[in-house]
Amino acid sequence: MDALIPVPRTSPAPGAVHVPGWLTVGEQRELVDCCRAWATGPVPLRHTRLPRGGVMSVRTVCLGWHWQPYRYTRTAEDVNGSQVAPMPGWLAGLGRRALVDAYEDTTAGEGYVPDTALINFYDDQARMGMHQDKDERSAAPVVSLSIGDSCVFRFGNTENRGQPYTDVELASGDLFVFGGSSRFAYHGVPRVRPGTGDPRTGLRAGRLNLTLRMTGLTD
Ligand SMILES: O=C(O)CCC(=O)C(=O)O
Ligand SMILES: [Fe+2]
Repeated sequence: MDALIPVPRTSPAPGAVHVPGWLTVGEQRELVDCCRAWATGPVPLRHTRLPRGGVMSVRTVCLGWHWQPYRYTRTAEDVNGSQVAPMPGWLAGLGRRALVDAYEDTTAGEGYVPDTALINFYDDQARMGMHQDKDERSAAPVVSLSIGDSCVFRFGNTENRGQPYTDVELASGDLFVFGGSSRFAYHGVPRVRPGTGDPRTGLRAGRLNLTLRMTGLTD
């Protein structure tokens, strides 16, 4: 929802930047349409299975590379064996624009070629525990885009899952970037706020989050 009073940008830690309202409603709607198509396959949206037998409460579909705990592959052996859909060039370009805007530096996107996107769908009950994004062999920043219901995004430190951390409210259209000395910080989503999304995005319920990353992997 467009804030009556704009939410200011913040930096909870060096290299980590929250830019509220970065995506227009039109851009969010286009991303929602794309995510709907990606969710159907070739590898469908699924609850990721964890090594000890549990499943994640979020549902995920990947582009470029398929992520499963705790590695990237081109084919989704844990789902249906298919090769994941390619990472579109325009989405990588959006990632470069995100870095320029988040770091307020026209050169910040140079050399940034995200080759994977993890698209997470959260229903009212879904959560994500504190973790590091560390299966990439690149220290390039992670670009995170949120659409739909707001959530509490907990952004912590690089040492452990606990304090110190900062709770950031991520709303529809918000950008969050973590790079530099925050690239391997623990983070998670302790709660989603049902009914807070903007129906104009085309997402009637739940929350979508896209993270763009450079894997540093080659075939
Ligand atoms: O949903 C979010 O905002 C964070 C997602 C995340 O941390 C991940 O996919 O690794
Ligand atoms: Fe993450």
